[in-house]
This record gives sequence, structure tokens and C-alpha cells, in this order.
Amino acid sequence: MTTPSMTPPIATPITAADRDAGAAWLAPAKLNLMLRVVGRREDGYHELQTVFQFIDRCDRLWFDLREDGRIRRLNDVAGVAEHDDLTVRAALALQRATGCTLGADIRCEKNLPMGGGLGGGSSDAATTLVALNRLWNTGLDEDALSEIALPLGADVPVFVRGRAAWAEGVGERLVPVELPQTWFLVLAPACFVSTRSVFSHPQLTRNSDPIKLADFLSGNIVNDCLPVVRREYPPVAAALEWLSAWGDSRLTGTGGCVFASFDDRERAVAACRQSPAGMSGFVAQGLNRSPLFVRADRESG
Ligand SMILES: C[C@@](CO)(OP(=O)(O)O)[C@H](O)COP(=O)(O)OP(=O)(O)OC[C@H]1O[C@@H](n2ccc(N)nc2=O)[C@H](O)[C@@H]1O
Ligand SMILES: Nc1ncnc2c1ncn2[C@@H]1O[C@H](COP(=O)(O)OP(=O)(O)O)[C@@H](O)[C@H]1O
Repeated sequence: MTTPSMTPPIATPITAADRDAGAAWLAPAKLNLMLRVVGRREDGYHELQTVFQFIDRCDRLWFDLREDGRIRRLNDVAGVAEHDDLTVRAALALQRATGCTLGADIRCEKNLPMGGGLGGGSSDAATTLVALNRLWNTGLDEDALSEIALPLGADVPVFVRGRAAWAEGVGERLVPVELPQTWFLVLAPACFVSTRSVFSHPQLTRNSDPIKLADFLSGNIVNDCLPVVRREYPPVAAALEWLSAWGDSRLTGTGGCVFASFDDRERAVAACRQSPAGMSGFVAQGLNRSPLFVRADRESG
């Protein structure tokens, strides 16, 4: 496995003109509060059980409509070519699905670390689908948008639906859940963890016994990717070790971000202030409703 440095989140700053163009559309991060790998499909994808909750740490996006049908990304994202960007791919997928002839200029302020298991790219894609469906007036409902979302990435549907969820399959079978909206300290170790390389690791546990939501609620918060990621990525192991002094330190998704929950914000902030040099971190609140929809609801009201 390679461990290149964590990609810096943004290359092109958002200008005052962008901000004047209107309120940003939010693309929140998610945490996987547990993650079990319970099987492997014939196409190589893994069957999971996981619990998604959003946090109030977000990328921000702006969209300007174009009459000529072109989709353009106006900012740079380090290491991501324009045609590979999930915002551009999401916009093209929506055009294809609806036959819409309008286009868009897209600006994205990346605040979420990439390859961290926070789902920033997936969330950017979902926000693009929801925003352009509204701005292009293409009128797709949540189920239709979720169908377009899944081929873009296993995590995109939960962001489109916008509710904290118990998830099965590859993350597309979602049941909304109401969880405590507790505080989290999230640490982003200085390494990029590739989802693909974790899932192709020979030592990954792939046959965990399935559990029920009730088991999670009574404390089963295992992440099956953790042993492999801890072994292969020493900075993640160090972050887990440091955080365990403060509580139940966990890995989100395939990592490399790690987190612990706190009963109150002050204690989380105090822990964050003491985090070792070179380990960037932030405090965020768990949310059962995506802030994308708080905004989207306001727009439609
Ligand atoms: C496992 C999770 C949990 O949230 O990890 P994170 O990426 O967030 O850490 C996600 O479902 C990831 O979703 P996402 O990041 O959208 O993954 P994708 O782009 O669909 O998949 C990247 C690659 O990982 C592998 N993959 C992904 C998901 C899955 N259930 N089984 C797999 O084997 C496949 O090789 C795939 O080509
Ligand atoms: N707009 C985008 N933001 C972040 N990553 C993107 C974007 N578009 C494409 N990607 C690709 O998706 C990969 C996964 O990004 P991300 O969703 O942030 O991490 P993770 O899946 O670990 O939570 C990135 O490494 C990058 O190559």
C-alpha cells in the first residue's frame, strides 16, 4: 500500500464574487459509527453493515446556470482532474438521466480532507445532484436521485437522502435512525487511505456475523477495517492510540480519520487543543438531518 501525504483540501480560494452570488449549498461530512464487512459480492464489492451520521463540518458549493449545456468546475482540487471530479460527474449523470439541456459552472470550497473516510467527495456529488435538480427544475424525487447517486459511489445515496441511517448492502439499503446528536473530536492523520486498497487487503475480515441495529445501539461499534488500517498506516495507529485516552476512539469508514464522542462540546474542544503537533483535528456535532436539506427546504419554502 502507498501512503502519500494527505492531499491539501483546496487549491483555489473562493472569491468575494462567489459569495455574493448567493448562499452556498452545504455538503456535510459523515461518520461511520460502526462498520462490519459481512460478505463479498461476485463483482468484488463488499457487503457492509454500517451506521451513518452527518456532522456539521462541510464543503461548500456554488452553482451558476449555463444556457449552453456545458458543465465546468471553476476551482482546482489537488490531485483531481476536472472530468474526474465527483461534482462534474454528478452533474453529467443528472443531465443524462433527465435530458436537461442546461449546464452549470460549479465552485467547491473543500474543507473536508480527502481520503479520510469522511465522505467529502460523495457528499459533494450528492449536493450537486440535489442542487441542480432544484436549479434546473428537473423534478426528480428522492428515489430517482438516489438511483443516479449509487453508481457515483457507494456513499452518495445516504447524502442524497439526508437522514442518519442504518445501512446494508454496499450502503444503498438505508433505514433512517434517530441517534444522540453528540459531539465528536475528529482527527485527520497525515496520510491518505485508499478505500480500494483497504477492501483489497488480504487480511481484511470479510465474514463478520451480521448484527441488528439494536446490537449497535447497545454498544457494538466495531469497525472491521480498523485492524488492517492500523497495521498499514502508522499515523492512523498513533491517532487512535492518542484518542483512546479520551474515550472510545474509532475509525470512520476505511479511514484514515478517527474520532471519539463527547457528552459536551467543551470537553471535546479541550481534548482537541491538546492534540499532538502534526495531527490536525476539529470538533463537530453529530446530526441526524443533513444540513444540505435544512438549506434545500428553506430554498423551496
Ligand atoms: C466503505 C465506505 C463506508 O462509508 O468507506 P469510505 O470510503 O467512506 O471510507 C464507503 O461505503 C465506500 O464508499 P465510496 O468511497 O463511495 O466507495 P466507492 O468509490 O464506491 O468504491 C471504491 C472502491 O472500494 C471498493 N469497495 C467499496 C465499497 C464496498 N462496499 N466494497 C468495496 O469493495 C471497490 O473496490 C471500489 O472500487
Ligand atoms: N469533489 C471531490 N472531493 C473529494 N474527492 C473527490 C472529489 N471528486 C473526486 N474525488 C476523489 O474521491 C476520492 C475519495 O474522496 P472522499 O470522498 O473525500 O474520501 P473518502 O471516500 O475516504 O471519504 C478522492 O481521493 C478523490 O480522488
